[in-house]
This record gives sequence, structure tokens and C-alpha cells, in this order.
Amino acid sequence: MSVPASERERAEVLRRSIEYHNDRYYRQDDPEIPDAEYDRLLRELQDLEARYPELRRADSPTQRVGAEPVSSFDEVEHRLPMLSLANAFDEQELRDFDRRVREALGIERVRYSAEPKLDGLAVSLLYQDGILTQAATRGDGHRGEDVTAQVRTIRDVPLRLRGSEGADGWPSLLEVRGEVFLTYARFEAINEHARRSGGKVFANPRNAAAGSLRQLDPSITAARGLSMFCYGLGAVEGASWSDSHSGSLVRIAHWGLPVSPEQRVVEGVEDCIGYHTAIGARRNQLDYAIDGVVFKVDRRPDQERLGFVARAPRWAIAYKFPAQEELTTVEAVEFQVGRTGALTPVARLAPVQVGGVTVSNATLHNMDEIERKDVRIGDTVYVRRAGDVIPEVIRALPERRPFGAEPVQLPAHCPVCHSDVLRAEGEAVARCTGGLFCPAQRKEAIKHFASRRAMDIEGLGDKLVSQLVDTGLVEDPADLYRLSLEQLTQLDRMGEKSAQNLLAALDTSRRTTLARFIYALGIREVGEATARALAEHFGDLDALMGAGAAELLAPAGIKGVGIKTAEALVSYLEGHPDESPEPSPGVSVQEALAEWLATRPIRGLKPDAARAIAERFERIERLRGISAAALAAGQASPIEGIGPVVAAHIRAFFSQPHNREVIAKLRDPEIGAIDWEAPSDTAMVEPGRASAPLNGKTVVITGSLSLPRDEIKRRLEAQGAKVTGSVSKNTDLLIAGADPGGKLSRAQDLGIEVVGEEALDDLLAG
Ligand SMILES: NC(=O)c1ccc[n+]([C@@H]2O[C@H](COP(=O)([O-])OP(=O)(O)OC[C@H]3O[C@@H](n4cnc5c(N)ncnc54)[C@H](O)[C@@H]3O)[C@@H](O)[C@H]2O)c1
Ligand SMILES: [Zn+2]
Repeated sequence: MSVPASERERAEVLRRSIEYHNDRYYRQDDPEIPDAEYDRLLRELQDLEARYPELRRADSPTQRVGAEPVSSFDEVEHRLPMLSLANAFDEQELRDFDRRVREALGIERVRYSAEPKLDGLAVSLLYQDGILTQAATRGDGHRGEDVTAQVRTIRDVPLRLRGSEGADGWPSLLEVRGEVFLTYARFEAINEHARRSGGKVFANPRNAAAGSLRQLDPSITAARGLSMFCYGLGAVEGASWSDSHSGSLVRIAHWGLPVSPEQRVVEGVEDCIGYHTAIGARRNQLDYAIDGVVFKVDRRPDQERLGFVARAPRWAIAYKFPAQEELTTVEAVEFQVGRTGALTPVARLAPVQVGGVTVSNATLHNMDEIERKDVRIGDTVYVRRAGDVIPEVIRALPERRPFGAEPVQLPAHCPVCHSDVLRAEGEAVARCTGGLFCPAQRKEAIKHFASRRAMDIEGLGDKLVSQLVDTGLVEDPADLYRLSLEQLTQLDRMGEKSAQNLLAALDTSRRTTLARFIYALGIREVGEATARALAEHFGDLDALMGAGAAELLAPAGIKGVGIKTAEALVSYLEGHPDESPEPSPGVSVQEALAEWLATRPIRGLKPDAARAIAERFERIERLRGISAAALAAGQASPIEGIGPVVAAHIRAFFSQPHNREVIAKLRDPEIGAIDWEAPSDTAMVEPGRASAPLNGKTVVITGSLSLPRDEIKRRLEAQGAKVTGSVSKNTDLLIAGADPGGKLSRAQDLGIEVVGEEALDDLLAG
């Protein structure tokens, strides 16, 4: 029968394509297509060769195993070939296999060793006189790569066998074969590390295991944490051997070689199917990847009778699980808003079967990942659904990109609440900035608002927050203060007593500090310390809400400080970590810093510029650790802990009309929700101090004093005073040390009481 030209051509195309993918998979550990796709190509070629035997050539990929070893490793010639396995993709193919075996052996029921098919790479271990002398990869089945040094780093692999040589012990020459693999945990850790360091990210645990083993530097292999299970034997010399496969596994386990704990002996095809179903159901609970079950005729004499075909034994079959990786196309990309406002891009896919279920959505993680993988709308992509993990897009296949495929755009507004979306410089994740308002973030925002270190609303736990939000009683933190006894008692499991307690707790929470209130707003990157610094610097909420980038970051640059000078200064500070200005009486910290800077051998730093730097930074601690670029650009914030990213989050938060509405609601005198002008942090007022002279007073400190400012502040607060950072009409008292600066004149203008160092002792003593 003559072969039609089109079929001949197709066979040639398939052969070339399979060769290409073999190289990517076996030699580069970096497959371009999922296994399912590869298997379809191989099957198509097998079918063509079956239909037209003259198309079958000895060098066809259907006749060969793996790929030749790469030349950077020494070659090892296998004593017995390392073969592949025949596959069954469904129950019928398994039954066909069992029937062929029964017919060939002339028996009714066959005993099989059933073993999980580990998804790693095959390795041969050679023990001579009980010592590991050589380890090799499978390569093309005849010649593999010498990976002895690498395999020695695998903890599971004994360098020396337990027991002794001889009758009951190990043979003088023993070749054991098994699978080297990675646990999911190690695989994730390796990829996470690669992502952070810009290294190679592996498509799946199998490729990661192969890539980790096939490292010329064994210390890299050691760090990857590979595992191994042994599943069979190669050459054996110098001892009689077990006449069953399962028996030999028992023996090698006895000598300390790792064997899968899942291995069982089953009888007949029904039991095979039962085993496959059972382990398939547990597949997601195992901490390593398996892609099927291998059934091996257990009796060795039977194995010998069955023999081999070109690339696989006739006595074994791999019954595969549904593939966990597939190809499909991206129809659209949508963004979902998470509990904390993170926008997650989700690819809408042409539906495809992956891991036994239909997948039509897959996560793309974040914008960084989209950019790194260069996934576009219309692209053909590689999706994976492993275990219970949400399906994810692993990569795009740019060679299959249709003309005009659109890059993914980050939306400017939150798809849920329409607030602005912010992706701060250097951040992978983009976020909705409507934190106080966004329905997607409601529960988290209210939980945070109520938490102990924020508004400290006792009794308002996570469950109750969920209930309040789910019933629609509360949409934002301000609604909490409008709750009534009737509304609360209608809730599940809420008695009158607890309702009253909650209302009382809400009432108590109103007396708080500005710092706690700022923290409670839940602005991204604004933790307690930053909230405190902001409160201290701005003194009241309106000033903070109105603060532009300029006030938060003072980005105006510093006169006389160019990048060269900044570099010289930064390098001087780095070289002299222990040097700092000497404090001296009558000289302010700021002035001492200016003086000190001006007298250091820093190239290009003029006294005027030194003074300007001292004015901006005040203390040497704030200068340390800053980059030259930031210094020259004036990016250093006058507020501790505020960098460009934090500033961007603060600006974005307060510029959302929705957030401002909620804040206005919180301050609405009608409900008298928040009043931070009242006693400072009540928790910090010692009992019996309620009548102390400073209780409820707002105090500002300026200039240099004999005690550290933090300590003065702490002791004033302990007496019920509220210490703020700037003078306003609400200030009751200014404590002015030496060189007080602008705050003193402002206090004098406003007619505020001013005391000096001499009054400090009395004040602190109460
Ligand atoms: N995506 C691609 O481009 C690409 C390219 C080439 C091959 N592949 C994939 O590789 C696979 C074919 O490769 P193969 O011929 O190397 O082998 P295979 O994975 O189909 O089967 C043989 C191998 O199974 C392993 N194995 C695991 N547990 C075992 C056990 N208990 N007993 C015996 N062997 C066990 C051994 O390493 C053995 O070499 C297919 O799944 C194919 O899709 C993919
Ligand atoms: Zn939103």
C-alpha cells in the first residue's frame, strides 16, 4: 500500500516537532508544551506508523527512549537498558493490557505490583560491595549522564547499604533504579526563590527535579532538597535473587533504600482499577506529584517470558491520571478585588479539561507576573491545575500568538467600588485605594478598625463583624456608631446584655488618640509606628488629609546638594557608622548636626548646604541608611518611616471621595463618633491620675531639653496629657527647650502658655 504524500509529510512534521520537544524536555528541563499536548503528537505519529508500516524508521521517536545525554556531563553506559513504560490513558486500555498478559502467560489472574508513578526523573544507583559508586540518569536508555556527585547530596540515598554481603545480605554488585523527585513544598520554594532572584522558574515539579539534579555544581543540587523512591533493579551480580518484584523491593528497603510506602501487590485487573481509583482520590493529599499508577507483573519468570518491545517492557504499564496541564486560549482578563484590596488578574479561558475538571478561569497572580510571562489576550497558554490549588496560567506560547493580541491593561479604577487603583513604585500588586468604603474590603476594614491596637472595640470579634456586614447593618466603620439596641438584639446569638456591652464598648472607643485613629483607618503601609509619626507631625487629621506629596515627602530637593555631594555624604556616613555630632549645652541637635556635617571631609558639601540638610533631617539617625539618589532628590521625608511608597498610599487613600465621606461620617457631631481631643490614650492613664493637672491637656515640645523627647512624651502621656507635634489653637502648653525655632513664635502668636527646661521636673512629677 502506498503512503499518501500528505501523510508522509505529516509524519515528517511530527517527527521533527517531537525531536524538538524531546530536547526541550529531556535536555533543557524546560518544556514548551504540556505533556498532554506532547502525548497527542506522539500518539498521532504512532497511529500513522501503525497504519503505514513503511513510515516506521528505527530512529523514529516512537522507537526510542528519552534523549542523548548532554555533553557537559560524563557519560555512563548502562549495563541493562533503562526503558520507558507503555501507557494506558483509560480503563479500557488497562483491560487490554491485562488481557494481553493473561493470554501470553496462559493464566486466569495476574499478580501485579502496584506503585504510584512518581513524576520526577529516573536514576540508576550502582552499589559495589555495599558502597554507592555511581549514579546515572536514564539519558537515551543506553547511555546516561554521570550524576554521582549530585546524587550523593540527596538525603534519602544511602552512601552505604545497611547489613552485610552474602546469603541474606546484599549482592556484591547491585544496581537499583528509582525516581528522583521534589516535594511540592520544595518545588514552590525553589520557584519562589527564582522569582525573587530573577532565576529560572520551572513549569512543574518534574522539570524542577531534573533541572536540580542536572547541575554541574553538586552544591546547588544539595540546596534544592531532592527526594528519591526506588522501584526496581538493574544489573545484579553475586547473589541469588528474589523471584518476585515485590520481594526485591522488600529486600532493598531492608538495606536502607527508600521505597514508596504506597506500593502494594494486587491481583487481577479489578483490583488494579480499585488501586488506581483509591490513590487517585488521595492524589491531592500526597506531598509530591504523581501522574499515574504503574502496574508490573510481579513474578520475575513471567516478566522474562513477556520480554520487551522497542522502548518499554511488555510486563508493565503506566495507567495515567487525567493531565494536570493543558493548552488553551485567553479570551479576556478580568480583575478581582480581594479582602485586602489586592487586584488579582484572572484569565477567562476557552474551557478545557485539566486534572479531570473543566477549567475556564485561571489566576495570573498579579501585574508583575503578567509582565514577566508576557501573557496577552488571545494568547495560547499553558494552564495547570494541580490538586486543590486554583488553576494558574504557567506561561504563554508566543510562537502561537495571533496577530494583534492585546497586552493586559491594569484598570485605573476598582471594578467593585470605582476608587482609584494604585500600583506603587516597585510593588508587584496593584490595590484598590477605597479601603474604608470598598464592599470587597468591608469586613477586613471593619475588623481592623475595631482591633485592639486600633479603636479597641471590645467584644466586636470577627464573627460579629461578618454578621453585621452580611445582614447589611454595617457598611463602613462609621455605621458601627449608629447601631441601636433593637438592631443588635435581633442578631443571632446576641442577648440584650451582650448588646448593651457592645454599645458601651463602642462608646468607650470614641475616646482615642489621633495616632490610633489614623492606624484604624487601615491605610496600606501605615502601621502603628507610622501612624504615631504622622499624628505627631501633623497634630490633627485635617492637616494630614490635606497634606500633599510635598508635605509628606518634601521632594523639593536640598539647595546645594547635587547627586555628587549626596554620594560623598552617603559614603562618608557608611564609612563612619559610629561617628556622630557631640551634644553640647546650649546648642540644638539640629545645629550640632549642621556644624558636624560642615566640618567633615565631605567633598562639595558647603556650610549652607550642611545647614539645609540639618534642617531637613534634624537628626543624624534619619540620614543614615538613606540612598544618595533619595537624598539628592529630597525624597527623604521629614516624617519618620515615610518613603515614597507609603506617601503614595497615604495620598491615594485620602484623595478618594468615598473614604473622605466615611471619615466625615465618623466625625459627624450628630453621632459624636470620634473625639481624639479628649484624654489621650486612656489605657495609659494610671488610676488616680484622672485629676492630674495635665489630664486632657494638649502639649507640644520643642527645642533641646535635658531628657530625650520620647521619654518626656511618655511621662506626660502617663499623666493624661496628649502630646502633639505642631502648635495649633488647640494646644494648651508648649515646653520649649534651647533653640526652640518656629513653634515658639507660633505659640506666642496664639497666646499659648510656654514653659522652659526649668519647669520640666515639676511637670513630669505631676
Ligand atoms: N512536554 C514535553 O514537551 C514532553 C517531551 C517529552 C516527554 N514528555 C513527557 O514525558 C513522558 C514520557 O516520558 P518517558 O518515556 O520518559 O517516561 P514515562 O514518564 O512515561 O514513563 C517511564 C518513566 O516513569 C518513571 N517512573 C515513575 N515511577 C515509576 C515506577 N514506580 N516504576 C517504574 N517507572 C517509574 C521512570 O522515570 C520511568 O523512566 C510523557 O508523560 C510525556 O508527555 C513531555
Ligand atoms: Zn474597591
